[in-house]
Amino acid sequence: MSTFILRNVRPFGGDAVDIAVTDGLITEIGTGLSGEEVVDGGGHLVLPGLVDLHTHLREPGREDAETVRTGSQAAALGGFTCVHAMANTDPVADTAGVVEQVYRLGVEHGYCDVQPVGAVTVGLAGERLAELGAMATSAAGVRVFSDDGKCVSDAVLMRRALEYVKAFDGVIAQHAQEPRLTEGAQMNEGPLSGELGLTGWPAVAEEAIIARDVLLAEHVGSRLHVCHLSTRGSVEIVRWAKSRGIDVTAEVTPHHLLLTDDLVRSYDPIYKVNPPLRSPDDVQAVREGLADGTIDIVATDHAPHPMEDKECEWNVAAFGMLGLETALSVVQQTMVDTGAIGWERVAEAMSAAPARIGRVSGHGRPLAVGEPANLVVYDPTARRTVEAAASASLSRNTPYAGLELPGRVVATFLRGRATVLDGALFSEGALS
Ligand SMILES: NC(=O)N[C@@H](CC(=O)O)C(=O)O
Ligand SMILES: [Zn+2]
Ligand SMILES: [Zn+2]
Repeated sequence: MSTFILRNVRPFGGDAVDIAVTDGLITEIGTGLSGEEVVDGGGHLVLPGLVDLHTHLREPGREDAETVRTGSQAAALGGFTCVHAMANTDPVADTAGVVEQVYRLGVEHGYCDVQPVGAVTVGLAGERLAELGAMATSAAGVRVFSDDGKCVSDAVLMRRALEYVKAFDGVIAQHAQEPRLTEGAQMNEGPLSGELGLTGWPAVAEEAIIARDVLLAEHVGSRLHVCHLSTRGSVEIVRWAKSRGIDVTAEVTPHHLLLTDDLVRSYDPIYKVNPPLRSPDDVQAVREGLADGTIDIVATDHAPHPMEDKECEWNVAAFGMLGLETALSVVQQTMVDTGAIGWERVAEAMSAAPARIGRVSGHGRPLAVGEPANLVVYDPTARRTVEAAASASLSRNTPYAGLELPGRVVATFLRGRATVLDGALFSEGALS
């Protein structure tokens, strides 16, 4: 591969520089650089390629909703160079065979690195541990284990899983939902669930599991990650756990940073998600938690569902919403444009920290000479109206359709190769 120059870009929004890339690595950062090929960065912001710790790609099993190919295309368009593919596929990613299959599909398509998440329990059934060690030592090198979609509610199993993954520096990513407290739950429990006649999903069902799990993680000296934290109480528990030195990390989704349960008044299942959209006070709390570092990362929980599973009556509709192509814009709107955080913190929360938690090397690295050229060029001054039909995803369940959001991903580079240029998918091909 020859050298190319990404000209006139602003690392983290600072002064404009040129970035020279050779053989997939950053070889020089400076001004007035020259090379055989030049890509004009237009004076836009440049950040390290984004890393998603929580994506649903639906392959194998639900290729009508998403495939590794279409999901990783959506990821590239959103500025991601690495995504973690959740295990709730069909078959479940609970063996070395399935995680290797997903991993290879990612390599084959080449839009971003796909790092499979392994299931904690066989078939996500919550009864016995899956082959965690075999997945860890497989070609996929799994480090993140989760029954996401379901909670590992059995305290003994959760304890054993936390103990087991210590041997290979793994982490258990918990979908914190006490099952008995959320039987039939449809939306956030509060005055509105009563008014709308929908079964409530109380904050305590999330908080009780997080409280239990941080204590279990402390007891066995292991690493816990809390998926899609959504309530003020959850933020407070994680803050307390960190102050005690417990090895816990937490994520918030873009939709929990922006949207509130008031949207459920429409009875439009586009707003049906797990955990549910919460109150304005919860939204305030998760924004504060992300700003002060209690919440480590933003993860999309991109959850594609086909039309027939979303365009139906609220009670029977599937939980979940798309997120990859809009994540950076929603974070800009809720956190950067409000003055809560700067672009350095965005890069930490959407690239460096998720890469560290997932133990992926080669992503989430600083913009520095010798590092892999995983980059996203982003224009925060652009505005766009979200069009569901324009998504690269096979599904259309974005809650932002028709909404104007700030920012636009101009280009994404995976090890120096453009996956997105001028805001459109660039090329397909196996990784070199
Ligand atoms: N978030 C959701 O509402 N749905 C996810 C599962 C999950 O993340 O719990 C899905 O797989 O559709
Ligand atoms: Zn979940
Ligand atoms: Zn999920």
